[in-house]
Amino acid sequence: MLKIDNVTMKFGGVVAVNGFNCYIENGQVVGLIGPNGAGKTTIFNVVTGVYKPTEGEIIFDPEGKEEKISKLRPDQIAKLGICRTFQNIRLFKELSVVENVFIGSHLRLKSNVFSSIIRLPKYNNEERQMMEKAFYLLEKVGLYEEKNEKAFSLPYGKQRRLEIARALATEPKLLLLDEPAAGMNPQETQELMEFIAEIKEEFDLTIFLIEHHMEVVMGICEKILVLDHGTLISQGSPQEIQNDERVIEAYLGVE
Ligand SMILES: Nc1ncnc2c1ncn2[C@@H]1O[C@H](COP(=O)(O)OP(=O)(O)OP(=O)(O)O)[C@@H](O)[C@H]1O
Repeated sequence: MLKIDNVTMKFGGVVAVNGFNCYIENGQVVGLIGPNGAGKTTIFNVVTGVYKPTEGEIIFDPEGKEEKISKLRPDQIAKLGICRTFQNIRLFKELSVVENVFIGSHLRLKSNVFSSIIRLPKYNNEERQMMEKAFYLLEKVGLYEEKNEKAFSLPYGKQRRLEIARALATEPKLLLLDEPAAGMNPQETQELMEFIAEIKEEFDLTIFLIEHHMEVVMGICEKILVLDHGTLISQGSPQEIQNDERVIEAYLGVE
């Protein structure tokens, strides 16, 4: 699904990511952990095209057809099927819940600007389908009742779900979640884990997530990658990671 091949990302003199390699298989839930400043978000930014890597290559092959994506723009990468959420929720706060999901769907709109301006039947049809899809997604994430509320009026946990619904509207194959449990209480965290497992099955997703909540990472990831100072220091199953001395020293030890 995703191959990150020897990626280095430098910002001036700062080496945020150093020769990072990994392979994420179709259908896996993979966690990326490491202390603050280890380079986790930088890896997400490189995969989604926000930054072009200083060195290395990223290859996306959702259906066996390899695409080199490291030189593509974020919108081109999203169109190929990679979508993300952010560490600090980024919703259109003044828009309604359903409008936020619409924005995600626009990426898949086939009619062009011209047909939308003069409202050709093709556009109207697509718009109706988009609406149905948005309602379906909102039901799936448990936000249907709040569809007309302003995004900012939702409690924190629901804003996170809405961000995920908007990402799902882009029809991703690979979903990147940057600290999805940040700011959640234990019950919300538990619900989030169940929710991630549900959407993975329902939408046939591969998931790559950054998370500081160890119970989330250990509970839902089949493979975990550990970064320290931009370098991959360990990878393996939750059990292997928990027993790895380097990880305990670099990461768990500093908790
Ligand atoms: N745009 C940038 N310009 C300069 N330095 C940057 C930039 N983005 C990240 N860095 C630096 O790269 C390093 C890795 O940062 P990054 O945000 O990827 O870490 P992180 O593992 O996601 O941390 P956290 O868990 O705190 O979110 C840090 O030293 C950071 O200051």
